[in-house]
Amino acid sequence: MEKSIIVNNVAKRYKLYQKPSEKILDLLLPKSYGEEFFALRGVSFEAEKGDVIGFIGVNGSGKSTLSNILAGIVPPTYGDVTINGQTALIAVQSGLDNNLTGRDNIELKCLMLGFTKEQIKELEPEIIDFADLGKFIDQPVKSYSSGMKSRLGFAISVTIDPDILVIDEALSVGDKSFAEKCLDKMNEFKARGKTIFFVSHSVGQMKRFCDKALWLEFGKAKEFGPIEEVMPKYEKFLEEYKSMSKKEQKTFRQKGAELQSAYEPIT
Ligand SMILES: Nc1ncnc2c1ncn2[C@@H]1O[C@H](COP(=O)(O)OP(=O)(O)OP(=O)(O)O)[C@@H](O)[C@H]1O
Repeated sequence: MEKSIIVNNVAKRYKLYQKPSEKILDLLLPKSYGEEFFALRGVSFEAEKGDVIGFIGVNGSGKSTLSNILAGIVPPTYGDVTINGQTALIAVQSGLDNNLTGRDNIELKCLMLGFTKEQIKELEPEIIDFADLGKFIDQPVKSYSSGMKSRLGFAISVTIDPDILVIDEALSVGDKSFAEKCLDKMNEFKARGKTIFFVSHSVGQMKRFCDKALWLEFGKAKEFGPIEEVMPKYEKFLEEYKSMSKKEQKTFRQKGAELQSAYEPIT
């Protein structure tokens, strides 16, 4: 099978500062300020062309960090990502320019992706039709609700027809009818053998849509495999986690955070 993405030993380090001035001092005196924190710790997996992979894990486990790395929005600190094809990210914070209108954002995003003015002229009506924002398409994006931003981001990303689609929580902010329209489009992509990465807190959506799952825990890949094997284990964990007392949950999270601070990447 043709590989679509190969993720090899990827780690993402952030620095946590007590006050903004520490960030500047850290630039002048590297390693003196800030606490290291690994949002991803040595993650490796491969996606084949046509795979639909769900990223699962509780809040803060690293799903968005990994989505952003796959979409080329943030670089990994360690490790390599090999991508065969063009990737598009659809996220709630979808990288739209708040000061530009919806229409100008379409043009800007398409230009950044290398489309010519003529190609954009052809794509624009399709994007506007899919986003269905009425006269708001000529209003600045800062006047949009999060659902409207998600509509525009989704419309742009699916219309440019990427090989790899990364969808991070984008369906959670739209209304039900738009989410259905998006799911139809995602199913069409799936039928055409595109590779899709999908982040959602809806276990039902995950089970219906994905073939495989990558379960992240404190930035580490805990399980990767067919959705029907990984999901029952994750649901069992969620049940156990919910039945813990608040104190036990806090201890569990603290242990995870300690592992994320103490991680030593293999270079
Ligand atoms: N720019 C940043 N600076 C510092 N820490 C960050 C940054 N971005 C993310 N993190 C931390 O990295 C960890 C992983 O965050 P991420 O957003 O990837 O998790 P997630 O699994 O997508 O969470 P959620 O389900 O809440 O969306 C979190 O502890 C988060 O606080």
